[in-house]
Amino acid sequence: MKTLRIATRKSPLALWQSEHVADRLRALHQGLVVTLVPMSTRGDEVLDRSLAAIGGKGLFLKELELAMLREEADCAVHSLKDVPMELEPGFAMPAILERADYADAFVSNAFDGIDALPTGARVGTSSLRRQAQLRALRPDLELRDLRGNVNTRLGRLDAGEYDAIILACAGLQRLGLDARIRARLESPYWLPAPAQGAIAIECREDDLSTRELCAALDHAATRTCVEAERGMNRALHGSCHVPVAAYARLDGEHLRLDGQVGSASDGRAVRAHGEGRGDAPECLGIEVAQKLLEQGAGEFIADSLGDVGDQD
Ligand SMILES: NCc1[nH]cc(CCC(=O)O)c1CC(=O)O
Repeated sequence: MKTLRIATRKSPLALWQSEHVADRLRALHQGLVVTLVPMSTRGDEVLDRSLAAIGGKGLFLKELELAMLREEADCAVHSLKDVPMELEPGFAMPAILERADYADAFVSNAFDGIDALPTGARVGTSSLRRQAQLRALRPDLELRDLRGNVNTRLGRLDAGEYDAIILACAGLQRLGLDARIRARLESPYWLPAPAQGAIAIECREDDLSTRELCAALDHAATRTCVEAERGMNRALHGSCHVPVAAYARLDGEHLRLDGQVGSASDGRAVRAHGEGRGDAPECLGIEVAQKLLEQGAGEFIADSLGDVGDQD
């Protein structure tokens, strides 16, 4: 009997996502045996130093990719927003699943939203994108670092270290924690990370049978949108990670992309959008990146770490 082994990180969210993909593959392919291969990655283990210091976003993927190269696993499941803009050579992404809730969540035990926070309130997030947007909206807030998986972060909020924290709605919903969402931070008020809410499957490029099994889960409209968002991000800064937010939606043939780059330190930000047909999403991403650069986005782009501070 054919078996498919999914390499996965061990955080509750990563395991949920991998189980979800496993269930969908079993339902699609009668008789296919799907197993999980849980692994620890360097990105999970090193919580005391900045991720920039130990090598960046790819750290969450590297061990999983090595397991695929050693043929101990056939594929890996990722939150696409945590996948570097350029895949490692020799790997492919046969499926991007239909996007769940794209929005960020405002989470607090005392306040209903960003506007309701008192002057100087302490807000926890290590994501430069979230920090930049908070600074732009509320320069008075005290932004504090907050890393760890979703449950760790909620625990620190409940312990009183913060007045509010920002998380992804999709992660909370997948873990059955929807009730913690006090407000959805939606476009155009607030923009998500490129590809937020989308799950991707990665496998070896030459493994045609795995590619074919997984391709059945690909969602074309989601792929179009995230290609525009990731195309914009790639055109802005290549491989480093910066306070970049992007959100695309496809309405029939019509694709619209909104992008923002900001400064986490002083709250300045530039914003642009573009519209086109859905058949060249990456070109639209490049066009919006160009507009952002014309407005001075380059100034905010340094070798920093985007959403990876809020890893899960
Ligand atoms: N950066 C960590 C991360 N990667 C993906 C999600 C949520 C799920 C998703 O975006 O699909 C999260 C948690 C968060 O940002 O709160």
